Amino acid sequence: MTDEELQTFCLIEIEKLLQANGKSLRDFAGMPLPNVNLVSQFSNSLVLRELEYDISVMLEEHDSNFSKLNEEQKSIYDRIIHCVTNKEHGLFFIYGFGGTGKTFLYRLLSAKLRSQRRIVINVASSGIASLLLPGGKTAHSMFGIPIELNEDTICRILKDSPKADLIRLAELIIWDEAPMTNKLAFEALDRSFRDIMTSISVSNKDLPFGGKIIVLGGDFRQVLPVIPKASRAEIVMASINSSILWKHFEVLTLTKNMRLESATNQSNLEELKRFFDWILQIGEGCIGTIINEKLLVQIPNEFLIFPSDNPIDDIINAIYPDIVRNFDDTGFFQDRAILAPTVEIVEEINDHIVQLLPGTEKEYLSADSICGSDAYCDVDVDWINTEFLNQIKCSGLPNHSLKLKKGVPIILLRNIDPAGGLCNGTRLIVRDLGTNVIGAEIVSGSHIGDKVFIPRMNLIPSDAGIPFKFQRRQFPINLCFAMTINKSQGQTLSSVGLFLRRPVFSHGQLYVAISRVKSKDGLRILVSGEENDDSTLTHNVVFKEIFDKIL
Ligand SMILES: Nc1ncnc2c1ncn2[C@@H]1O[C@H](COP(=O)(O)OP(=O)(O)OP(=O)(O)O)[C@@H](O)[C@H]1O
Repeated sequence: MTDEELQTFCLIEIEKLLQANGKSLRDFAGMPLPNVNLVSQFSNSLVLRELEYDISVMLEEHDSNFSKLNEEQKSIYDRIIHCVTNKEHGLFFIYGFGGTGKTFLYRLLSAKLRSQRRIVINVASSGIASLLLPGGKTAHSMFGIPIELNEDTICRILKDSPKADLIRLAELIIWDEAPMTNKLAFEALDRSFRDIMTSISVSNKDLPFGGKIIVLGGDFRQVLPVIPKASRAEIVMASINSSILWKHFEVLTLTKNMRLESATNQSNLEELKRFFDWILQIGEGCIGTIINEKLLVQIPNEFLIFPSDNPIDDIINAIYPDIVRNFDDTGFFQDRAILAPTVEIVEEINDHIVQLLPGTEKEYLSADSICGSDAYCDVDVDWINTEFLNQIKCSGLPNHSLKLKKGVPIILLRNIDPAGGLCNGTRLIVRDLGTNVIGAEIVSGSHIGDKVFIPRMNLIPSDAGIPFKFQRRQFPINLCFAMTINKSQGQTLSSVGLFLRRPVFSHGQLYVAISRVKSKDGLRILVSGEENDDSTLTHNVVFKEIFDKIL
């Protein structure tokens, strides 16, 4: 804190004590009064939290990593710091594949600015990615971005609210995994920021994002915005680089694989490099053969599991060897998972594994009901009874019946307490099966080892493919021996089994699935020919046109 800030902070505290006793600083001649320009800042807990960073810790973090920056990172760092220091308006997009050091750079920029008592807001499109950023939150929760978006949407932030004050004071906003988010969310943010920033100057309404300095980052090879039943063109059009705002962004590219550089074992460096090159080629769709307008790629033998009569058992044995004996080992489920393209296959694998395991199964049933009365006025309501609601299954929503055993791995489906490491995508191990709460231990992200309790919640699916809204009161969790590829985005695992009984169906899914592992020994792939008889070939889906509009 500067001396002036410190003085204001103390005077506010004294004023609070005096007021509690019916007095005020004004009653004492000669007493200084708090600087009015700083008062709102010190009574805003959101701002106070952002100013709480320990300057010496920030400086130490910055100084110990600054010298490690490679040339590309350094030039991006200089560009952004220059912009913030000189209060120049700037919108940037840091484009780099996984491992190029985007997070490393965000952390360094944040440490630098926070060491100077400047406010940096760190957000990410997914809860998992937000946990990797210091003080990170999901963009939707931070900026009140509505789930349902259109061309006129604005964010739920009042112009005279503490959050609006925080946004006005923030000198840099960093948003990771931006390509996953629909462009309409950025456009809503743009409209809201222009409005919020007019409190400082009316002319800000004419500047993109009201003149804020914003850094977006991500990888267009990964999964793009998910829009149910959308065509390829609609998905490409929903990406941030199809937005009218894109022309204002300066694209800063990272190309050097720093994960590879920091690998300690030099002996297998060449092998690791070949593996990362292969992953990139899959991501760009530049290997394989086009047959019947579909891109077929040959999976190298070293990753393949050749299916027997029971492919589900084959993949379980490969990823969870000796699962019954290893069941009690806490670390066993920590960073391994089977990935599949669809929810149905994922459920089949999860149910199968739970049956194999020892222990008493406990079933939790949900209470389902329709929300409001207006949403289904043009539907015959007689058939919308409880049994019907109980049967509804959709992605991001636990099923009506949740069957659990102590010791099984689960994944959280909602943000419960992001600051405490409990966000959508956090993995946990069930420790207690209570009646009203489930006790669990966090095994992924920044709070590994923490013991937590998960309550039932009212969950409203944003799109269940039905013409009315309903809510399900259930624990916001699913089993996660297996999970969908989309859900795995942002996770780093040591052992991944990709189960392709049906091939991937959307851009980036194959790339995301194979790039979850840190080394090639951790990757196994099983193709059990539903669409082709050859279990060494699978489809890859890459919307190459997405890459045309980046630079
Ligand atoms: N300049 C650097 N010096 C040393 N290590 C670095 C540097 N840049 C990045 N790293 C390390 O390389 C690894 C990958 O970096 P990082 O996680 O920042 O990449 P990323 O682009 O965010 O990847 P992803 O998109 O997969 O999250 C990390 O272990 C990070 O600490």
